Amino acid sequence: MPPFRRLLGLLRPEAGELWLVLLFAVCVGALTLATPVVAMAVVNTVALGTLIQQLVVLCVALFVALSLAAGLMILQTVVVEFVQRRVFVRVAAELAYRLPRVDLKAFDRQNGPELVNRFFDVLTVQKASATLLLDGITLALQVLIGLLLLSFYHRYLLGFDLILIGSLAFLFLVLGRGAVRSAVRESVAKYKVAGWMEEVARHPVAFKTAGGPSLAAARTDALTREYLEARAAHFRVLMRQIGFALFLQVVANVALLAIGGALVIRGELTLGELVAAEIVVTLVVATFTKIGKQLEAFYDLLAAVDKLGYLLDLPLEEDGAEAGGGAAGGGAAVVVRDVSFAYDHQRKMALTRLSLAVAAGERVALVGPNGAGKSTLADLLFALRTPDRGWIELDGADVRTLRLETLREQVALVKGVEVIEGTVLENVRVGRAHVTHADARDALGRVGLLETVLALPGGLDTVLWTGGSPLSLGQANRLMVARAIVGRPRLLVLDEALDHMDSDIRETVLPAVLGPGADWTLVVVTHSDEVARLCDRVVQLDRPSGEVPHGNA
Ligand SMILES: Nc1ncnc2c1ncn2[C@@H]1O[C@H](COP(=O)(O)OP(=O)(O)OP(=O)(O)O)[C@@H](O)[C@H]1O
Repeated sequence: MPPFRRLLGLLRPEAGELWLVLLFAVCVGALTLATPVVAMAVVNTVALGTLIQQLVVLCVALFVALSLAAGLMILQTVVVEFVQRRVFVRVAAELAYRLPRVDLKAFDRQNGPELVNRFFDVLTVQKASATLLLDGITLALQVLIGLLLLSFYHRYLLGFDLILIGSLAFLFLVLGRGAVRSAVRESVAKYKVAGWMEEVARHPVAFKTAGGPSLAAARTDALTREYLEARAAHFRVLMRQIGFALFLQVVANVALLAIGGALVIRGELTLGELVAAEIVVTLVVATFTKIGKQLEAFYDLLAAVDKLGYLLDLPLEEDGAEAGGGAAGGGAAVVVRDVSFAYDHQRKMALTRLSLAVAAGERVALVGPNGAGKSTLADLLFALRTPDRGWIELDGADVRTLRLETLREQVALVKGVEVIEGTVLENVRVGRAHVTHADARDALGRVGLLETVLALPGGLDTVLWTGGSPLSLGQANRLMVARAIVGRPRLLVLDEALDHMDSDIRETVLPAVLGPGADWTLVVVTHSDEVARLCDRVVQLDRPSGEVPHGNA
C-alpha cells in the first residue's frame, strides 16, 4: 500500500481531533495577520496625524488578537499531544493482538524480533506528525491567508501571488519527486544496521570466536555504507527543495519591494499598504526557511508509516470457526491423512503423503534421520503450519476448522526453549488464568524442578530472563515441559524435548509425561532409542524424496 494511503488509514480514527487542529490553525493564521493589518492602520493614521487614543485602541485590539492566537495554539498543542498518545497506544495494542497470531511462515525468512524494531517508528510518527500538525498546518495557512490578503491590495500583487503559488507547486511536486522513495530506502538501510547489531548481540559465542569481531566490523561497515548512500540520496532531494525555497525567499522579498515601491511612486498603493504587504510577505517567505524541516518531517513520517505498515501487515494464522473439542478429558485420537507439506521457497518436500493414526492415549515415538520431517509434523499437529494437501483430525474434527485457541487448549507442543522474561509462575502459566499456583507447583514437581525453583531467592516469583537464566538450559527445558503439562492437554507433542536431558533427569521427567497420571496422547520426536523403547509404538519417518511440483515461492 502506498505510504500516503497508509498514513491516512493510521490517522482516520483521529479525524475529529485533526479537524479541530485544522480549525485552530485557521484561526491562529487569521489572528496573526492582525499584525500587518494593524501596522497598516497605524502607518496610515500616523501619516494623517490623528490622535493618540486611536493608537491605543489599535494596540489593545492587536493584543487581544495575538493573545487569542496564543491561547488557541496552546489548545492545539494539547490536542496534538492526545493524538500522539493515542497513535502510540493504538499501534501497541494492535501489535500485541497481531504478533502472537502471526503466521509462522512470515518468520521463516525474516527475523521476527528484528522486524519488531519497526515499532520504534511510532516515535517518528509521533514527532513528525506533531511537527506537521503544529507548525506545518499553521505555516501553510499563514502562506495561504497571507497571499490572499496580498491579492486584495493590488492586481499586480495578485500576479505576484500566482507566480509564488506556481513556484511552491514546482517545489513540492517536481523537485520533491522521489523523496518518499528515498526516505523509505534510507529507513530500510537504517534497520539493516540495527538488525545486524542485534544479530551480533544475540550470538555472543559466535562473535567471540577468532574471526567474529572482524566479521562484525566488516558487515557493519558495508551496511553503514549502504545507509550513507541511501541517506545521501535522500538528502540530495531535500537539498534541492530547500535550496529552491531559499532562492524563492530572496526573489520574493526583492520583487515585492520593487513592485510595491513602484506602485507607491505611481500612487496606486498607500505607504501603509506597502508596509502591510511587506510584513505579510516577510511572514510568508519566512516560512520558506522552515520548509526544509517540515519536508524532512513529512518524508520521515511517510517512511515511518511504511515501516509500521510492514509490521502490521504480517499475515495472521487462519483461524477456524468451530469450538470443537470432543471429550472433555483423556487422550485425543489423532489422524494424519495423506499429508504433504513444503516450506516456501524450497524445492524439496518436507513431508510427502504421510498418513498416520494415533489412538486416544497412545504414546508414539517419531524417529528418523535429520531432515525427515519430524519437527514439521510436530508443527502441523500444533497447527503452527497447515498441510499443503491432506489434513489432520483431532477426535474426528478437521484441525483446520477448529478455533486455534480451543485447539491449543487441547494440544501442547514443547519445541526448544522459549523462556519469557517474567517470573517462573508466569512462565508456567503463560496467561492461562485457570492455572493456579498449586497447579504450577504440581507441574514443576512432576518434572523434578520444584526444589530447584523453591531454592531460588524468589521461589516461583523469581524473574527469569530470556534464554532462561538463572536456570540452566536443562532446567529451562524441564520448565517447558511443565508449561505444556500444566494445562492437561489431550495431545502432548514433544519435539526432541527429552533428548537434551541427562538420564537421571529424564527418569524424573518420563513419569510426568508417560506415567500413570499422564492420560494424554503422546507424540515424541526423538533420536533416543531409550525414549522410543518406552513408547507404545515407534513410527519411522524417512527423508521425503519428492520435489515441489511447481516451485513454492
Ligand atoms: N523453516 C524452514 N524453512 C525451510 N525449510 C525448512 C524449515 N524447517 C525445516 N525445513 C526443511 O524441511 C525438511 C524437514 O525438516 P524437519 O526439521 O521437519 O526435519 P527433522 O526430521 O525434524 O530433522 P531433525 O532430526 O534434524 O530435527 C528439511 O529438509 C529442512 O531442511
